[in-house]
Amino acid sequence: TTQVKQLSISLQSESLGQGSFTHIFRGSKTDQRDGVTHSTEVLLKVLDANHKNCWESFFEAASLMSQISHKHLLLVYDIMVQEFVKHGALDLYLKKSTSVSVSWKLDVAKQLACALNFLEEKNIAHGNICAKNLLLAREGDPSTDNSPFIKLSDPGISMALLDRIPWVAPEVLNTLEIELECDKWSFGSTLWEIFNNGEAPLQGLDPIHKQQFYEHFSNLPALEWTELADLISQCMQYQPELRPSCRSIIRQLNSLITSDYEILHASDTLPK
Ligand SMILES: N#Cc1ccc(Nc2nc(N)cc(-n3cnc(CCO)c3)n2)cc1
Repeated sequence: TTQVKQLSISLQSESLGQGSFTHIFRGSKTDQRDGVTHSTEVLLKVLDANHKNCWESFFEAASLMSQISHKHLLLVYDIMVQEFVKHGALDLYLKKSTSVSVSWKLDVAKQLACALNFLEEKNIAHGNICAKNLLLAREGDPSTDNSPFIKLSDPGISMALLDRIPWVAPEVLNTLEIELECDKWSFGSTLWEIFNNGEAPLQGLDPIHKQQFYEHFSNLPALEWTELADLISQCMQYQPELRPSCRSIIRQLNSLITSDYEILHASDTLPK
């Protein structure tokens, strides 16, 4: 599990540095290492909102300085600051939660499909779709019919490819290229996770057996709900071009939501 460490940033904004396009904040980085707390004074440079166009040179400067080290060269930390999402990663949330409804899971699946549809329209492949990278901003409350709200996290530094079986699409092991269709495969794998309460697919297999899973064109164990199992197997087809478009995925999810509604409320709709 990802231990969320404390990093305090105090907001003493100085004036804009002379000629630079950043806001300067003073902060301290606290690290717990073997029980000892280390605190380091840090300075945060935040790119000014009106100068987003200079972000390349902003990152270039930072990355250049972080690649080399010398006693007379300033130490620059590799850090990514992102919005803190209230309920954390979805896989852990599902493992901890006992009563998550089917409609809750379908709602989350549809939100992920919408995010993928947006990326597809921008021709951007994410490359690391999995429940661990879905962050839960709002839990949703069944009693007040309040729905959950998820945010797809950054692709992050990808783990070794074999460890990402079965989320990483099979063709990626050969091409090492991430295409749009790869995200469809990963979507299928993530759907499987969501409807198996956060249990990682093939979790017991070692990397060799995971590789054989692809070599034998194997499929994940089918879920009881046939229509949902069909959608997962459509997404997890070994031929990338046969995987459904995001629009088709959303359409199929909508009909699952409707059918789920009918099943759930069948008693209400029986003829009196
Ligand atoms: N207990 C607890 C708790 C933990 C974390 C958060 N919030 C949050 N916000 C983010 N922006 C990213 C993440 N995050 C979590 N795991 C990863 C690595 C896998 O992606 C990223 N967590 C909220 C509650």
